[in-house]
Amino acid sequence: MQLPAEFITKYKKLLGDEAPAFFAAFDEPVEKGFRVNPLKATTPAMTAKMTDAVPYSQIGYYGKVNGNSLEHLAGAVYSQEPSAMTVGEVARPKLNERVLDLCAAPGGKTTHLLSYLKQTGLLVTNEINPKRVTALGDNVERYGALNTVITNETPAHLAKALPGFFDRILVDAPCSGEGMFRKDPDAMQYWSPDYPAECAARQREILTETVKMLKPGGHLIYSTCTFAPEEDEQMIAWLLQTYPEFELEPIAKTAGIVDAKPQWADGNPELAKAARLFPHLMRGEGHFIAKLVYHGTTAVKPAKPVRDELTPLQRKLWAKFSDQQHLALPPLVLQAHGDNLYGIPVAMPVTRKLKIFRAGIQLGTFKKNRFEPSYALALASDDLALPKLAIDHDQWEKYVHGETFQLTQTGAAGFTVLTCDELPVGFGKVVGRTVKNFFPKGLRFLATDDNTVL
Ligand SMILES: C[S@@+](CC[C@H](N)C(=O)[O-])C[C@H]1O[C@@H](n2cnc3c(N)ncnc32)[C@H](O)[C@@H]1O
Repeated sequence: MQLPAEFITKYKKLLGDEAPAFFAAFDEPVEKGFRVNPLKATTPAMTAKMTDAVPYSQIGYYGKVNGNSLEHLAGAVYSQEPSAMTVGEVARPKLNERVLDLCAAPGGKTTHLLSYLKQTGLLVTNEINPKRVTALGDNVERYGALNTVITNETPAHLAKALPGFFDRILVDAPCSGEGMFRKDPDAMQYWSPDYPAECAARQREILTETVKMLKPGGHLIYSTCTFAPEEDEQMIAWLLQTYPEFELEPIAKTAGIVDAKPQWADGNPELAKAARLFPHLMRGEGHFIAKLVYHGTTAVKPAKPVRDELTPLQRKLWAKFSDQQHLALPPLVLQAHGDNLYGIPVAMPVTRKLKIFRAGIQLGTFKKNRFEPSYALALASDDLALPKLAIDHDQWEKYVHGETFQLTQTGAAGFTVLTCDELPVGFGKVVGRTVKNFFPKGLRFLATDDNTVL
């Protein structure tokens, strides 16, 4: 691979004897990986692929998965470059925490956090770019999250609305992306010797707002996919100098993950607690990760909780549907936005000032005199008591193509979650022996045995 000349000069100087191995790694094949979602069933096809475990992740494997497969569409697997998996492992939230993923699209780290929050607490997942937030929404939906709010905000607006609110904040910062060069050589065209410093200026702005949102005792996890010291060690050195209330926590170093390099910043030996992932030392593309605890003491007045907002008719239609389906959801605040019913995590405070992309799980839509459940509710139904009907792979292929299909005998009438290999795949409506199709029109595709192999 033809790396930029100034890039070569810079890393020869920084890495010394190690530089040739570092440069040689750019000509090696890209490492692919995937995570399994422990909140979903494991299909036989997944088991067959889960042979080469990523040593520092409890749920990560080397290998490639297909975006058209049942497992991917049902949120049972997520394709992720192996070094990026360290971030979710280091950030690993505790149950019931309030977590913010500030730079979140397309959702690699968000889905990782969801696997560990296990539907408890609150995840606010934010993407500033309106074009990228849709992909984040799709991935959160596939993961069946009941505890997530998706925002499309600037860090400054979020900090104004939610000061001192979060137990844990992940800043997976926009960066110069040097760790992406091997996977995506086009990324090199944005690179110039000044680019890391430009990115660092933006990262300092993002971190300045982030600090305002942390609870005393809260954790900040900062990561990049670049090797540039300006955005890595020097960013954490700046943070520690500017906010002495932060303390670095050590990150376990296994499988070729190494200490960050204090000498690439201000020499503060504490910086070695952060981690570097280099492609010549481990099986991955490259990353930098730091974990810090915040000893600030700013007291923040509790935010106002959100309240149910339903008309009497909407309340009646929802109650009728829930009764018919014997549906017992975890506590959610119910609000109708237009005809759509949302279940908002109870820990989310009033958010009128924020640009919300999705206020919580979209539970369904009020039609004239009835309630129609959503695709998102089906995908969140793994542990919910809802009528379910197992279908086989041939029927699933018909389903994702938008076709109705026939049962061999009459099924229980009404809405039912269709499952394939124990994974919920969407709603169907059983009428006699026919299953009417409620797979979202925008997601339909021509599935074959070949193009859906995991
Ligand atoms: C490294 S990517 C995030 C990848 C994501 N965490 C994942 O694992 O899939 C960084 C993101 O930060 C967003 N971003 C760019 N400028 C930003 C800013 N000023 N504040 C917050 N986010 C920003 C980008 O749009 C991009 O989606």
